[in-house]
Amino acid sequence: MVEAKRPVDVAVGILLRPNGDVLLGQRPDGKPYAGYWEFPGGKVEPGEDILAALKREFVEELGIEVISAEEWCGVEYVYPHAHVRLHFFISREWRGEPQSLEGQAFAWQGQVAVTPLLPATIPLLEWLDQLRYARQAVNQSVEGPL
Ligand SMILES: Nc1nc2c([nH]c(=O)n2[C@H]2C[C@H](O)[C@@H](COP(=O)(O)OP(=O)(O)OP(=O)(O)O)O2)c(=O)[nH]1
Repeated sequence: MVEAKRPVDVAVGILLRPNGDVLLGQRPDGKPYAGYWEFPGGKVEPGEDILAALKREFVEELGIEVISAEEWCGVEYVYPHAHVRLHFFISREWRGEPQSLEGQAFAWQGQVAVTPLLPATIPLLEWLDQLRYARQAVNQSVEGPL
């Protein structure tokens, strides 16, 4: 039987470019689910604010300064190695280009085609598409011919 563990808060960031591309990273060797793709982020430290954790992880992993981010949705998931409470943020405003500071691969994706993805992150892609398509539909109705 899998031992019940207390949930661990994780701050996760989706960098969203104006063209709709999002940044994914590949989990490096030595971590559970090594080789799986995820949105960048990591565990919140005890007493740490979740947005502060997000900003810290982006500096540590990618050398990126997140200027602003809005909390978008939360997902709980029980893995064999941990019970996680994921806090997904969307950021459209950051400074710097991603660098592979922990030896991980990363990729900007429109339709996300990298596989495999962490199981808890898979449903997010459909929600993200709805967000992006809804935005395009609004733009079309505003900018399209009358
Ligand atoms: N960053 C990130 N983590 C995710 C996603 N989806 C998902 O299930 N997780 C899970 C995997 C891990 O169990 C947990 C993140 O913990 P981690 O081990 O990567 O965090 P960390 O970088 O702080 O790791 P460490 O200091 O313990 O090495 O959240 C996602 O999209 N992004």
